[in-house]
Amino acid sequence: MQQTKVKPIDCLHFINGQFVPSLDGKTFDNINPATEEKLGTVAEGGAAEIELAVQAARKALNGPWKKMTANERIAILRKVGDLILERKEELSVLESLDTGKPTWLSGSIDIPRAAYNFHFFSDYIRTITNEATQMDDVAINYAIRRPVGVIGLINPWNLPLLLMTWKLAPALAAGNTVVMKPAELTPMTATVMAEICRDAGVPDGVVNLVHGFGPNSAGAALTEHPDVNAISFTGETTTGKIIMAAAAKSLKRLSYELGGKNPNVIFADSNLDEVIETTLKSSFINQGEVCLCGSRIYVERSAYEAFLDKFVAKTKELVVGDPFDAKTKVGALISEEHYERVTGYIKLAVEEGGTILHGGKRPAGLEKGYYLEPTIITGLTRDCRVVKEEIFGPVVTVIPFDTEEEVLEQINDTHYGLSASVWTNDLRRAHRVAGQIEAGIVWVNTWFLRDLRTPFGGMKQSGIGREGGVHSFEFYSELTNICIKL
Ligand SMILES: O=C(O)C(=O)/C=C/C=C/O
Repeated sequence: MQQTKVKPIDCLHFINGQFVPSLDGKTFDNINPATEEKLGTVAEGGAAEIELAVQAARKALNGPWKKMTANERIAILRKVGDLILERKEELSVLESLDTGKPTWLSGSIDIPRAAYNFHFFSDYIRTITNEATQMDDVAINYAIRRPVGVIGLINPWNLPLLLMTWKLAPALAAGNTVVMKPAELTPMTATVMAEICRDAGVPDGVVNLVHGFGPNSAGAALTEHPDVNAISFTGETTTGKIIMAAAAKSLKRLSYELGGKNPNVIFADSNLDEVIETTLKSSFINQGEVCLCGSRIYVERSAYEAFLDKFVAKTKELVVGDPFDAKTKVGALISEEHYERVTGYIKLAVEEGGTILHGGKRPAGLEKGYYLEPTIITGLTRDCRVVKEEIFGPVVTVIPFDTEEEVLEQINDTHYGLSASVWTNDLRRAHRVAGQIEAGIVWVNTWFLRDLRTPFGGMKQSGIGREGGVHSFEFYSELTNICIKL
């Protein structure tokens, strides 16, 4: 493991502008997935800490934050983005220590995008206008926006800072206060983020952070708390169902970005070299631990063998190992539990009649750390669990198809509906196929190309609602229509 000058940190809660331990002093260990060694300790929060955080957030709704003009809020949001960039090296190292992802990835995607999330929404808020409706000469209607109130943000462990700031920036831009519960596996950048908000001038109580677990812990307490008005959650569909049940008691507004089993459809007329270059990313980047990864690859039969030959050859070149080595393309999976889950699916693939064309094993020489070779599986059919269930690891299945109708029927036969990629140089087919895929996001001849003004989110059991641009403000603000009789 290559050493850096940035050292891991112990993580406290951040409540009402102060870093504090749990009231009962409870902590849990933070483990480095690349070495299985202890990084530090994390305060373990529960209902008591959530209560303090929600009280602070409610009080802050009517404090200096409410009195600030949009321009004052915008200046603070810009400063948050600036401070993230100032601490980019530190944040990149901490993110890679927590997640096992290569530092070139956290340094080029996760952290810059976290800053951009703040810079984007600080600009975007200036563009928000409200509607007015004239009712002949009888009345004039106009809508005003106000904050929803206290928002619970429950963030995942795969892109911890990117996804926390994707929610935090618009929530603050719209004037809300928040209580954040980061994933217990990735506490460090969340903790630095609280410090950055304080240093940028966010008033006490506006941003609160409570570490802990989900069930019977901080997560559950946050989703059940009657004084939390809304929850924005990114994570597994099963957890989403649990949160929805807990939030029902106080009828909370929900924004969900859940799981996916995203198709990557490759027609024979596409440019294979271009397809392979991007497909390596959409299959294995971040160890395949991205909700948008194209884990179901469908290739038109006439290009199937040529695709497999090139895809396997290029996959073999991917270096698996030390997240701090610049040559590493695939780091360590997030935890031992997740490693067992992913390797369990590889064993299942063989039982279901699949062929492990490449990978499937722990790389030679890496005895410590949750390392797994990028894995390509063929020979499975649509009714196999490995083809239907989200694995969330560096594992893809490749299936040939003959007609557009056949592949569309197959890719839509799932309860997920998050994203998809389509590769073809036939303009009409690109539009025709993209318009028939049941997903919230369809990329044509690319993947993970993001314009933050666009609607982002999934349909079916991949999510509820959209975030991005005006869609974020639809969720993070309440509209009142005022009707004035003339
Ligand atoms: O790019 C985004 O805004 C985003 O939300 C990415 C989500 C990835 C989830 O694993």
